[in-house]
Amino acid sequence: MKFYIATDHAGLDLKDYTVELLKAKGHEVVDLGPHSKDRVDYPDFAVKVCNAVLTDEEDADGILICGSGLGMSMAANRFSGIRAALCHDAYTATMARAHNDANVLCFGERVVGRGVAESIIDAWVTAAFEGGRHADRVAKIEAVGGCSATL
Ligand SMILES: O=C(CO)[C@H](O)[C@H](O)[C@H](O)COP(=O)(O)O
Repeated sequence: MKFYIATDHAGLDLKDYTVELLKAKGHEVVDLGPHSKDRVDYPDFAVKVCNAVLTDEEDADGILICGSGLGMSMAANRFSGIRAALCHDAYTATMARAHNDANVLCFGERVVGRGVAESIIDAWVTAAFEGGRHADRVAKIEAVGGCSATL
């Protein structure tokens, strides 16, 4: 799979770990920063990842990490076409893919450790959207609308 990933200052260590983990598992990763622990605002990095996911001609997913994962998921879900899922464990990651066709994974460095983060990622890449009744529901989410990918 191909992933765009970013964080704020509160998720930098887990972001760097996740980049190496995904590469070791054979995935393509584009790291959109930041690259230091200087304090930054998470919406700026949510925008970078969401724009990249929406404009990539391949089927890329996003990963957004902050302290709790909350701010990143709130910002990302303002985008039409982005379905960002805040996951705390493998079950929520599986359901995000299988039922919600999520395309951006969010988690928090102040919430999950490296082991749980790996189990979340493994569940994410293994699960597949089930379609059917879930596709109808996802279409209703998209019908609500959101901002464009040109911010
Ligand atoms: O958006 C968040 C909380 O909803 C993220 O966890 C941020 O990383 C967090 O708010 C950053 O907090 P800090 O005190 O500026 O480190």
